[in-house]
Amino acid sequence: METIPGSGARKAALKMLDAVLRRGETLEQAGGAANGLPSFADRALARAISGEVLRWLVDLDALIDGVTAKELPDDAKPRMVLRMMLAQWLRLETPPHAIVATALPLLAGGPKRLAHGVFATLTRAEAKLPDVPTLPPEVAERWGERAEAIAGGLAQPPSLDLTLRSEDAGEGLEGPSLAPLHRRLPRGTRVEDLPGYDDGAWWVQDLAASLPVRLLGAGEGRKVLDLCAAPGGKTLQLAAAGWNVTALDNSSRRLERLRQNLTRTGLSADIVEADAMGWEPDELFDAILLDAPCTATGTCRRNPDVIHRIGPRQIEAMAVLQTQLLERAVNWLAPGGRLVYAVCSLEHEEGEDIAAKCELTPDPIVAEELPAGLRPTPEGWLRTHPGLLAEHGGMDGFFLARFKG
Ligand SMILES: C[S@@+](CC[C@H](N)C(=O)[O-])C[C@H]1O[C@@H](n2cnc3c(N)ncnc32)[C@H](O)[C@@H]1O
Repeated sequence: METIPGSGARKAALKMLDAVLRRGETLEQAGGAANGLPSFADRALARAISGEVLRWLVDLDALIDGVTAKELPDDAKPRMVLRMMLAQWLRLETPPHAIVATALPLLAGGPKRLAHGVFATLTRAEAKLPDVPTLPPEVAERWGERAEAIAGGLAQPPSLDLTLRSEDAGEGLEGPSLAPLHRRLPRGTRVEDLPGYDDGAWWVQDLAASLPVRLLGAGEGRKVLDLCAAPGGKTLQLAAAGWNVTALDNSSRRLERLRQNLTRTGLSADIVEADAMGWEPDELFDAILLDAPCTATGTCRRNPDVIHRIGPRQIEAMAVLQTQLLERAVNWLAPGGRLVYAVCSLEHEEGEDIAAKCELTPDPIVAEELPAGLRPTPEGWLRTHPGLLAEHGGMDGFFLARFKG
């Protein structure tokens, strides 16, 4: 039985961090540790603590190392508990006495005094975090000249972006619109409380994630293949834009969520559960969206685990899969049709390098098609990242390229 209020959330956060940093699980997978918590508030707290530790890991470690005589091993439990204590104090504004009461029991039978001493030293010294999280050196190197701007966008979890089924569907939603059928609401908004939730008038989708479908235009009843479709944010957009959608994915669990999304919004699509590497269509498509599986490093604001989990091995494996999927998809496009290749990755190996190898004719993206403030690259591609549209709260990282058949 839980004796100290909130200690269940801290236990779950510790398990989640362990799963991400030691076993390489995604934060979403690791979030299962919080599912058993009885209250919404506890589940949200466990996610907030683990998310803030991962977002500020390098800076939290620098604070810890600055006051310990002997460096704690990277995977030592006291280091993990101290990271959590500091994230709660410096990011979640939890009072130090409450942090001590809930964190030290996590070290039962272990070096409680050490953790207490380090935390007390840092609170007495009024330790601070920098304005912007420091990226691990290998990640900063990979992201090159964009790294500083991306880190700036990473400092806060993102706002809540909604895509509307139609402009009328936005009635009662207070927030700026950065593109047609888009609303931006403050971070932490509970979607269940918003008007239109029960009628499926909108769905949650980052502004950047809504761009691939915008580049295919109005469907007017034509046939589109949404290859790699689940859980279906882009399927919904395509159906709402008048496309006759075939939504294919190889994950039955994710397709179940796609089905639920269609039911909630009253939109429709033909669902195909198949491996795109073996499947063949009966006829060609007027448009194809390949929203390929990727390392998802572009979602680092909401999934800061990617900063620590993803490296050259995962990037290379994804690039092989993406190349194979695109090589198949190009055969299924009708003459004169359009294909959009998209990944929510910040890595050029998964974006620019794949587009450069595609055998189809490029169909360059032009600035007029994009939300104000975004520009295509000289090649006619679009590269977004969390440092863009910073004055409006940023956006996820995506790479988009369009081709014609
Ligand atoms: C980036 S996610 C798609 C997100 C989706 N388009 C959306 O907007 O909600 C990539 C998807 O590719 C699927 N996938 C991965 N490999 C696949 C394959 N060989 N055949 C079909 N689907 C695959 C995964 O199950 C995953 O749902």
